[in-house]
Amino acid sequence: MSTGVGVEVRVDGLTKSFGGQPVWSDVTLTLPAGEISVLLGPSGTGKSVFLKTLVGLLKPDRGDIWIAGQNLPRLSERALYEVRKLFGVLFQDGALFGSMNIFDNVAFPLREHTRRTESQIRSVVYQKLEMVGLVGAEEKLPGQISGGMRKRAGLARALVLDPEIILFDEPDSGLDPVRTAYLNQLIIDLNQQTGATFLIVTHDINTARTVPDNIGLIYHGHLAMFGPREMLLSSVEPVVRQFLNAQRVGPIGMAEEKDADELRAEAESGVELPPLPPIPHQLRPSNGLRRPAEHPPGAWCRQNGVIPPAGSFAGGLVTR
Ligand SMILES: Nc1ncnc2c1ncn2[C@@H]1O[C@H](COP(=O)(O)OP(=O)(O)OP(=O)(O)O)[C@@H](O)[C@H]1O
Repeated sequence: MSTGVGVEVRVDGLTKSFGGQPVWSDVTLTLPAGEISVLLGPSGTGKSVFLKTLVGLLKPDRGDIWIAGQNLPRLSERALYEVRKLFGVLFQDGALFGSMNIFDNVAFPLREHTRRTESQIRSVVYQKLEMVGLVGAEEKLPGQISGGMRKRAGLARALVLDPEIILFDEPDSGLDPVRTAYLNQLIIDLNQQTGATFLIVTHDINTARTVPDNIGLIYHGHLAMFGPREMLLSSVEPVVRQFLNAQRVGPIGMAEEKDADELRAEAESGVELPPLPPIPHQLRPSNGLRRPAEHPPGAWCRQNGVIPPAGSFAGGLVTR
């Protein structure tokens, strides 16, 4: 098990289009080493495309992705193959092989990419199944377990090569609120145990408010904002405020962004935005200890002279 601090991922001026249609342009952000970042955005804004571009499955039109001193879009196929081993990816549906049992699914990357013996493989697979709470389900086929268990099996497989960076594509899609709460706790615990750098694409506002160290929002083909969780949760920038508080009032419309007339009508109607809700505590590891990359509650606000919304960081520290 790695106890390092993960690696930094520095994205600079990244642009991606399909058939001349830009998905997003000029995305610049840094995923700090060992921290958890969440990427939000309305449907179809290209969050999955961003993950696939990071891991080298899609080539950007331009821009840089610096990881451990290497610029991914400039690498040869062979060098990229090596750098990809730094990544673990949890795809939306777990992407398990339906005809293989859970043990073989989790063992698959070890059999493909390493020369470990079957007994070594067995020990790593059980260690990862233990980490995600799936020991006992190893003989089952993916079709015989619940959606939440399939996600955890996909996560065990993503962990099996001890990645430095873990990408999660909507880990909470299709899960009920209780399963989502368990999965969020698992994500926090795994980040503490592995020290890897995490990027999570999600639509779940509660996850975005309580799990990450940093939040990014893609909107209208651009990265609207990326920064510490407290910066976005205290922001009054209209798109950020609307999205993070799931409101109808603001620049984002039903199908796309509202036009100038709609926004003017909204302003003239005098609709008052509710005050920003309190910033909740970040979820803590279930063992009660700190994560290596954890920031003290309220630190960003204090350092930046920002008064957090009333009632922020109230109550005890949370583990669920
Ligand atoms: N390989 C591809 N070729 C052409 N267009 C693509 C390809 N992959 C994605 N797109 C387009 O890129 C856009 C962004 O898709 P993407 O799935 O990344 O959005 P998303 O933000 O993840 O959406 P959601 O939140 O609904 O999952 C969509 O219009 C999609 O049709």
